[in-house]
This record gives sequence, C-alpha cells and structure tokens, in this order.
Amino acid sequence: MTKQSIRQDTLNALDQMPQALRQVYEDNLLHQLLNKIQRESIKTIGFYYGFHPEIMTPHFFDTLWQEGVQIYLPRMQPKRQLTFHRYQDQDPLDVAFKDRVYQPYNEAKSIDPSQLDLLIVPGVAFKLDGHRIGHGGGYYDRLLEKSTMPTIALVFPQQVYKADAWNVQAHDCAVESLLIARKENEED
Ligand SMILES: Nc1nc2c(c(=O)[nH]1)N(C=O)[C@@H](CNc1ccc(C(=O)N[C@@H](CCC(=O)O)C(=O)O)cc1)CN2
Ligand SMILES: Nc1ncnc2c1ncn2[C@@H]1O[C@H](COP(=O)(O)OP(=O)(O)OP(=O)(O)O)[C@@H](O)[C@H]1O
Repeated sequence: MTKQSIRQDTLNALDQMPQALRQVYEDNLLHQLLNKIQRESIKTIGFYYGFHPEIMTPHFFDTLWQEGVQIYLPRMQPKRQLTFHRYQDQDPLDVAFKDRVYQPYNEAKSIDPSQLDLLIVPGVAFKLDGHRIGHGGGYYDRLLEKSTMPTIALVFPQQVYKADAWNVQAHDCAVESLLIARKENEED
C-alpha cells in the first residue's frame, strides 16, 4: 500500500473508534507515560497538542503538570522547521491549519529540542521498529534527522503496522520506542 492510502485508512479507523474504547486506551497511555516519567525522572518533555482523530493529548497536560513536568509544544516555522516553546496552563495558543493545530507563539520561552528529556512524536501510522507516517509535512523527519533526545510515540493499536506494510524512504526517521495502548492497566 502507498503511504497516502495507509495514512487515510488509519485516520478513518481512528475517527470511527467508539468513544468508550478511545477513553480506555487514552487512560492506559497516560498511565504508561507516567510510569516512564517516574522511572526515568523525566522533567521536560516535548509534546504536541493533539487534534481529532489523534490522541487527545490536552487531556494529559494537567496530570503532567501535577507531576512537575515542564511541557514544550512545537511551532511550525518557515522551511518546515519546528521550534519548541514552554506551555503552561492558560497560556494563549495560536491556531493554524483550519483550526486544527494549536501552537505556542514565538514569544513563549523556547528550548533547544536536544535538551528535552523526552520528545513525544505525533504520527498517523507506525511500525514496531518506530518508522512512522505523519500528516505529510515532513516536520518531524527534519527535526529527528538533526536531534539526539530520546523519542517515543503514543499509539493506538489501530496505528501499528507490519514491517512490510510500506517502503521506508531515505528521509524517514524512526522513533526509538512505541507506547501502545492496552485495554487493561496491567503493569509492564
Ligand atoms: N498535533 C499535532 N501537532 C503538530 C503535528 C502533528 O502531526 N500533530 N505536526 C507534525 O508534523 C506539525 C503540524 N503538521 C500538520 C500537517 C498537516 C496538517 C493538516 O491538517 N493536514 C490536512 C491537509 C492539509 C492540506 O494539505 O490542506 C489534513 O490532514 O487533512 C496538520 C498539521 C506540528 N504540530
Ligand atoms: N529531512 C528532510 N529533508 C528534506 N525534505 C524532507 C525531509 N524529510 C521529509 N522531507 C519531505 O517532506 C515531505 C513529507 O514527508 P513525509 O510524507 O515522510 O512526512 P510525514 O513524516 O508524514 O510528516 P510529519 O513528519 O510532518 O509528521 C516529503 O515530500 C519529503 O520528501
């Protein structure tokens, strides 16, 4: 299958997921993420402001702040570059892409992404080895190519594909590991 058809099929599957199941999965992903943060004493994360049918990451922010974690969000820049800026409760956000993408303003405190303890990478479809298909901007490929921080992705099972599902291209950068949502809060 082409990347484009996998992208579209996966977005459709996520859009059609029943809300109750989505809730179970998102609770489980937050639980897994908190375990990792505590285990690895993570203090600063690069996250993203999820838009439907992505994971509703804004629901995670309060819990992360309570844990003392600093959240940085990406802002799209010319030439498909991303900068990361501190986001705290009630900070104003700029809206782009037909009201889908919420991003900090340039004035918000920025960080060199390599300084982040963890970067959580968004995406539509993933292989178990971390290769990903995003929304097609190539923003994260450009970032990962030149950065060294630890990377993960939070994914629903519907987003996980076999190694031969699509051909990886030279510019595609993988994330280091996936946290895959499960139905039970079994310990890992
Ligand atoms: N939540 C989130 N924020 C993110 C990303 C992401 O994947 N998820 N990005 C990751 O790189 C960057 C934004 N990239 C984006 C790329 C495309 C579209 C989008 O709405 N695409 C339309 C088609 C656009 C068009 O061509 O007109 C679509 O998907 O329908 C949104 C964000 C930075 N912020
Ligand atoms: N490191 C790079 N340097 C230059 N161009 C790149 C690079 N990475 C990707 N591109 C270009 O960006 C476009 C989108 O790439 P691709 O479809 O892999 O994006 P994506 O991974 O789905 O999106 P995103 O990373 O924003 O979530 C392609 O035309 C690709 O050639």
